[in-house]
Amino acid sequence: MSEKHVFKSELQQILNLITHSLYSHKEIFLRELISNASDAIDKIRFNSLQNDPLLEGDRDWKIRLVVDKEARTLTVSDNGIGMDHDALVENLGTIAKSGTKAFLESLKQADAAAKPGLIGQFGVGFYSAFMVADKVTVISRPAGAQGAMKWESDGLGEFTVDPAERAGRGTDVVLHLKEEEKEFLAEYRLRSIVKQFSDFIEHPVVIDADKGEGKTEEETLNSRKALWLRSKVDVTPEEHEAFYKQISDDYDAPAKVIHYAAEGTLEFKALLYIPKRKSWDLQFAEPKVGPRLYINRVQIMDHCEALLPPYLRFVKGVVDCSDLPLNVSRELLQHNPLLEKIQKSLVKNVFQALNDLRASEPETYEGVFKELGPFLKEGLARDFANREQICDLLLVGSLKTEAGRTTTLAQYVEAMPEGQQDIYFLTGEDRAVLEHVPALEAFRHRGWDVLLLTDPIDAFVFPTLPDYKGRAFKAADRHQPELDPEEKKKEEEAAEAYKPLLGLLKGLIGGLKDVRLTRRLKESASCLTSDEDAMDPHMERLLQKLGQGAGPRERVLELNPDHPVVKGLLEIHAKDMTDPRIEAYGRLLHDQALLAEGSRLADPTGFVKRLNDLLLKDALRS
Ligand SMILES: Nc1ncnc2c1ncn2[C@@H]1O[C@H](COP(=O)(O)OP(=O)(O)OP(=O)(O)O)[C@@H](O)[C@H]1O
Repeated sequence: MSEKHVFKSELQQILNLITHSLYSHKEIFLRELISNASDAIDKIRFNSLQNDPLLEGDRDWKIRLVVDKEARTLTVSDNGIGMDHDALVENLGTIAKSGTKAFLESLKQADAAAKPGLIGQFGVGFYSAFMVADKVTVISRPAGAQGAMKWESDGLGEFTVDPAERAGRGTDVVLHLKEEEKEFLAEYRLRSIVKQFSDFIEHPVVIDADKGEGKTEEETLNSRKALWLRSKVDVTPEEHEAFYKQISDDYDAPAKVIHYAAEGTLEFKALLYIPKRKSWDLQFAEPKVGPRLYINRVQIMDHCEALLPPYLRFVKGVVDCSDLPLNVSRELLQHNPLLEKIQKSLVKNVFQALNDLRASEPETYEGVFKELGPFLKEGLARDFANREQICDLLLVGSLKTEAGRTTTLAQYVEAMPEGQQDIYFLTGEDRAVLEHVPALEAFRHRGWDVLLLTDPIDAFVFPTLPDYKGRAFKAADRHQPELDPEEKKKEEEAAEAYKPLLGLLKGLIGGLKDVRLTRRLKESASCLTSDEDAMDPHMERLLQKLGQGAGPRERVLELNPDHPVVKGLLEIHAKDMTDPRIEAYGRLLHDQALLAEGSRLADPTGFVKRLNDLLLKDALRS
């Protein structure tokens, strides 16, 4: 009796999506199956580098398409690594790949128009077979084993596993095509799909081609071109696009191609692509970092992490190095000085390519930066040696750019007026709120620009940046522009006059580190600041949201001595130190400052009451 299993629930949902939502591009099932077959061949070839007998003499790598018109089946066969009972059960039924859950969640939340795009991004792999088949049979025999196993399912919820027969190592995926999918039995159709989607697969994809009069002849359908080995000028943009799509599952062309051959002490070929947008695994799954590693055309690893730092995980491609020994172990590859050198070169070239793109196609670059900028910013925190280069690539909004427009740091520094030494920035959730933060008034007044940073990662990264082109980064809400001598004198005089009032307010309001006068305000009466070494208030709010924030921190309330309300308060205090309006107005000034920076009021009811008292007085007066 057959051994019965049920699909894992996430897989059932995926299968449901595949059969009910994926109507377009059904032909990609063949790309997925050929790609799995090719991976299986790479695996056995790699293992055999250290254990040759494993191959039992069969090293004629091949992916074979077999059509049976009468039975209405299409079979994709390989002589790859094969699967035993447990591998079949786990790989094809019980384990959904990492990120599936997160992907399904976001799919639920996406609006209807965005859904097909999202589903399209998700690599459905083996299960795409159920787009065209109402039953799939997999017969597999692992390398080194005698017997084979058969896996079978109609994709509806269950699958069975039974012992079976197979001559030699490898896997046959037999698709029992649906009546309406008969087109996938036609040789011309299979030829064109392989050409379109699997042309660069390294191993031959063969079919017994019909030569007329009942004769057939084995024919290889894919060109197997290794683009990275060819000279740069010989590869057309169309070939790049097709190859990139094949290795990335992206449906769009890449934003930029990086293709070069390093010569000299270290020889390698690199063909890398910068995508236009982030792939689904960057959003939902544990991303696969690093390009493929080949040694003289033999694929060693699908993703070689040692070749690129994690923050450049959006880069796809291939590196082929002839200087590495073929039988190198994966562990050794992790800390290999040769790979470290290659990484340095790749990183340099990625930066160069992004810079070129920024200069030659600014609009494309803006789109790419919107998608991939947060990854690059991670590099600011992790890759100190390349900070300056990463800073060169940043696009940031500022007080002087229109909403939605950006500037580069180089442009910002270039435009700094005389007297401005440092780069000022402010982080927050929303540009519209940031624009009105009172602490910016003095900057506006002087004509100094301030970077307005609204990407969540900005609050973590910018406060840690030391400088760019010798200009220090300073938070605009904690550092004010230097005062000129006249302003300084005025401030000292005012400080003397206001001292008793400020001391009283500190006691009355409570919870404040200090109450001071400020010159950073021009229009507003008050603002809240922190000491220069304190945490960025936006970062603090973010950490509190994540449940990692410390308790509320003591802030400094700053008052503008030129503002009529503050002057009025000084007069009230001079007449009667015990006037209750001192506390009420002081608290209003404090709450105003909180609202202006986008923070929450600790006592909204008290605020409303005090405001209403004022409104009432005004109403009674008129
Ligand atoms: N022809 C095959 N030979 C050996 N193992 C296979 C074969 N086809 C599939 N598998 C195994 O089944 C697993 C699941 O395959 P599936 O196509 O669903 O996902 P994947 O290939 O891992 O991911 P993706 O489709 O995103 O590349 C593979 O990782 C592999 O271990």
